[in-house]
Amino acid sequence: MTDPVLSVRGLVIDFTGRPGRRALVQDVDFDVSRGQSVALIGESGCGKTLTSLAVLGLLPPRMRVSAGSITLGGVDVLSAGERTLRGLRGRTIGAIFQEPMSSLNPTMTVGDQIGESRRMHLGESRRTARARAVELLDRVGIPNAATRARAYPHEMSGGMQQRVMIAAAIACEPAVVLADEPTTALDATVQADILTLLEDLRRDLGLGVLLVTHDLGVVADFCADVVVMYAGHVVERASAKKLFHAPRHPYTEALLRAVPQAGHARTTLNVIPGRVPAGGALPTGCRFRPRCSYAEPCCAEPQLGAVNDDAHFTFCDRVAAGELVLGSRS
Ligand SMILES: Nc1ncnc2c1ncn2[C@@H]1O[C@H](COP(=O)(O)OP(=O)(O)OP(=O)(O)O)[C@@H](O)[C@H]1O
Repeated sequence: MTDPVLSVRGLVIDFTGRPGRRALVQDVDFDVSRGQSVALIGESGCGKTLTSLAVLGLLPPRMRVSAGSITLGGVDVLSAGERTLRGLRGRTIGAIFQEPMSSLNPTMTVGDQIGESRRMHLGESRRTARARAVELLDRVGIPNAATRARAYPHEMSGGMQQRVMIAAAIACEPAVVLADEPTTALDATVQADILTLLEDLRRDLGLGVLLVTHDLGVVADFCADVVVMYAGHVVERASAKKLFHAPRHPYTEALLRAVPQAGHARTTLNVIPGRVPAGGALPTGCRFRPRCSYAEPCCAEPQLGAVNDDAHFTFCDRVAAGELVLGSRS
């Protein structure tokens, strides 16, 4: 694997407001290299979106990175000024969000929007940028690209709008794209098409892909590596192969049990009891403890977090110490 394009180390994101400062994301570590697809997964409220907004240098007001580092293409995102960040967004990292209509400009044709990005970042002429926009629309699978380049976003279906977003995200040939729930708003068949497109681009262009999702079913087919987040922490990080065959953290196991299996009756689906704690109300010790079917009194003690082997990190001290083997409780 080449050097990472995106590197996140010891990331802590604080929220300042009532009832005082609190860490919503803590000690998050992961890398994305060119050509590598990494999933950031967890239920709603686990801190995936805040982590990805921090990567883009776009944290909302009252949110602040208080510790750790983020580098994009070797540039320190946290100390970068707005001008540098604007350059990084587009040239080094492209972003794709859940709702294409909230990111696309409704008053510009899709061709002009994609072209504008190339004019701004690469200094291309209007004519060259427009021609390149048509090529990009064709590359992301939009039929009759030259004609569709003159359409406005609202004249397209949700799936086509998402393809336009992807064309815009890769317009300036970034090294990595961040896709935050890119298919959640789409029909199941369109979802698969969009994920297949991202996978093709990863392979053909050597793009790094950071896929933010709550859907483990999506991850199994499209990502080589997985980072599982729970209540602001990374609880497990491993290759998808290891994680799906032999999860080590009880939360990952519970997530896997909640994924519908083809051919199984709906009644076999396990729902994880309870909910993700809100930022201020964290339990002592392991944050997953109140919902964990393996929990013991010692889980209320501070957890150290441990790497079980080089490529498989699990934030469960009992698993790390060999005291807990998953599957022993239903
Ligand atoms: N603007 C905000 N103000 C206050 N708290 C926030 C804000 N944004 C997020 N949070 C809190 O930060 C925590 C992490 O939220 P985040 O949106 O990153 O989670 P997520 O895993 O991406 O969930 P989702 O999939 O629903 O976006 C949650 O407890 C959430 O309530």
